[in-house]
Amino acid sequence: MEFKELFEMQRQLDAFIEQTQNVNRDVFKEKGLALMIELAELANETRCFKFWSTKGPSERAVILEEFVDSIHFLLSLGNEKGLTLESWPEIKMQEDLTDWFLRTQEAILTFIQHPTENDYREVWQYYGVLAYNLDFTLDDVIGAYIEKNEKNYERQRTGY
Ligand SMILES: O=c1ccn([C@H]2C[C@H](O)[C@@H](COP(=O)(O)O)O2)c(=O)[nH]1
Repeated sequence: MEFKELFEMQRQLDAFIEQTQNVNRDVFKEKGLALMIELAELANETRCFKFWSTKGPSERAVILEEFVDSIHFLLSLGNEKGLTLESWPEIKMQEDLTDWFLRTQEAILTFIQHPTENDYREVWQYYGVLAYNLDFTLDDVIGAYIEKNEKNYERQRTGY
C-alpha cells in the first residue's frame, strides 16, 4: 500500500466513527488535543525522559501502536482541513528523543492554532524524524496503521 492511501482509509474510519457516535459538529480541536495526548503516550512508552527509573522502554510493538495512534489523528486533522501529504517524510536525522518530543509538541500546537499547509507538513516531518529514531520504517508504520485501523472499527462495533 502507498502512504497516500492512508488518508482515504482514515477518511472512511472517521466517517464510520462519526456515524456510529452521531457526531454532527466540527471536532478539529478535539482531534488536535487527541494528537497531543497520543504524542505524550508515545513518549511515555519509550520512557526516554524517565531518568529516575531503571526500567527500559516498552516492547517495540507497544511503541509502534502508540506511534500509529498519532498517525490516525494526524491524517484525520489533515482530512478535516483538506490538507494532504504526497509521500512519507523519510528524514534520517539522529536526534535526542526528549528534545524531539518537546519540539514535536510545539509543532502540533502551532498547527492546531493556525492550520496552514506548511505547518501541517512540518508536523509530519517531526513524526518522520521520530520514526527514524524509533527505528520504524515506512512499511512498519503502514502495517501497524492498517492493523490499528481495523481494531478501531472493531471497537466501534463492540461499543467502545
Ligand atoms: O475520530 C477519530 C477518533 C479516534 N480515532 C482513533 C485513533 C486512535 O487509533 C484511537 C484512539 O483512541 P483511544 O485509545 O485514545 O481511545 O482512535 C480515529 O481514528 N478517529
